[in-house]
Amino acid sequence: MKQNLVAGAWLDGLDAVENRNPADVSEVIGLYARASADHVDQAAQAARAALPAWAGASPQVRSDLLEAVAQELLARKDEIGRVLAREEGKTLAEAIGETARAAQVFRFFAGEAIRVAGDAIASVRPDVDVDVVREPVGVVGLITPWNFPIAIPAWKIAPALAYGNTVVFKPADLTPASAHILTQIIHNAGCPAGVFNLVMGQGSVVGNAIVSHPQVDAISFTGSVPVGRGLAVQAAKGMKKVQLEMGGKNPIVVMDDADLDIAVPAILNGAFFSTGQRCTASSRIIVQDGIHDAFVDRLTAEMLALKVGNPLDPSVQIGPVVSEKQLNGNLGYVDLAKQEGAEVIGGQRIQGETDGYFQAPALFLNATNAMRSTREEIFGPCASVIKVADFDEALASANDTEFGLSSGICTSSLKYAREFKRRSQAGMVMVNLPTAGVDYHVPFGGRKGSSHGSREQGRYAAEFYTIVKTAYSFAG
Ligand SMILES: NC(=O)C1=CN([C@@H]2O[C@H](COP(=O)(O)OP(=O)(O)OC[C@H]3O[C@@H](n4cnc5c(N)ncnc54)[C@H](OP(=O)(O)O)[C@@H]3O)[C@@H](O)[C@H]2O)C=CC1
Ligand SMILES: O=C(O)CCC(=O)C(=O)O
Repeated sequence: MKQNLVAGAWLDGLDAVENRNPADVSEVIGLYARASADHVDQAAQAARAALPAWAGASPQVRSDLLEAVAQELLARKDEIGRVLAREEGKTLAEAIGETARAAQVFRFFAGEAIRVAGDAIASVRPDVDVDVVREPVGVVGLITPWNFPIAIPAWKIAPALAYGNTVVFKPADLTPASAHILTQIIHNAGCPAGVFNLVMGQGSVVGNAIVSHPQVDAISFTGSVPVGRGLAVQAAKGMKKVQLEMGGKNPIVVMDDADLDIAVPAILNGAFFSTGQRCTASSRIIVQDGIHDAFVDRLTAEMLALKVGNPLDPSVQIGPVVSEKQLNGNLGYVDLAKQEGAEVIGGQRIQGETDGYFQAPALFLNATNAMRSTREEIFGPCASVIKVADFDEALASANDTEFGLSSGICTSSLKYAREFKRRSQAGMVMVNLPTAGVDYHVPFGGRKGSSHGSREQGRYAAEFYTIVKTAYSFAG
């Protein structure tokens, strides 16, 4: 049984969860201890006790730890990628790529640890100095989803440790294996006891205990909108700093002047790769009427040619959906789209050679933003196609959503591209690129209902993981 890491010791849990392969549910990947609220308490107390030494350590010590983690992740990316693909279902190439990207995140923050900078501001009193310094927030609770089980933890753990915070980390209950390997790597790299704690288990128990724990100063969460909203309300009662990254229903516009050799592969990737299980997925495809039929014909043909199956098979492009619950949700949306009047292509369950949660990718044609299947995040391989007359209608349709994570436009016109970048109500805007597929060193986050609090990734992460202190000094 794989255990939790609390105060530098490996501990059994309250009970255990059997982690299974969504491509073949008869295959058990491992048995993972589920922590209790008491374990969370021990972890939070240990993180509090370890904070002064870690926050006061030389930035070089923190940098060296992160660099060692990066090197180990890179050296083992094929092995870790295989575990990730088996527990989450994305293809082996995607899983190895995700692991390599996580390594780059650790490497980037190894640099940031020694670059953290404040400010010296002239005082209005000539005999006084004013220094603005960045200090760690304290004990941070990190709660992550299953869809990027190495990369999203890396986005949070690396800056948290770089800036001198101590950590209580809860990964998704569906994907403990990747999180456990990452924890072993951090531990074996010499992370001091209590600085980094892993508490696996269910959100309702472990997540809830972290959010309500008085020793936890800040929470960074990635996951669904309802859980994020509830968590923010609960965290506010303890006056905790909160960062939420939640869902998306990301529009990508295809203008009449788009190059289909660019637009079709970009949208195929954005909508269906990672089985559409990305908050940045291109799930609303908004197409100008002059190019609509040619685009849809080509996208449909290429979508139907995508190979769905075992993610360890190198010829497979779409792995299984992560769980039965998620699959049933997706199939429900396929039925709903039909009831709402969309023409549905694909989307059926596929019985593979193994007992897995395979689903054919789906397009909902003749969709409108009034349809629930086009407004709500599905988080599966399903995308709506909306026909529009011109740029203004495309932009209005793109912005007609409660979400605002990522958006895109495919066009050869600099004027449309520029106008779209300026007027899109999303946190990230892509031109001639999928709405998904982000760099590891630039800000990630959304607007409206997609995000709350400051950005993740890149040097902007310092806004969340540090707190500013203004120091006045008078030498007499
Ligand atoms: N904007 C972004 O950056 C991203 C957003 N997402 C969003 O995440 C969702 C899919 O991930 P999923 O894991 O199902 O999302 P959930 O919101 O269900 O879970 C996210 C994490 O929160 C935990 N959790 C659940 N309930 C509570 C609670 N009451 N208190 C504290 N923690 C809790 C979960 O634990 P448990 O595993 O036990 O349920 C999990 O670790 C999608 O809606 C997607 O849009 C995903 C990736 C990126
Ligand atoms: O690309 C990534 O690493 C993660 C992006 C993400 O969180 C998502 O699309 O769900």
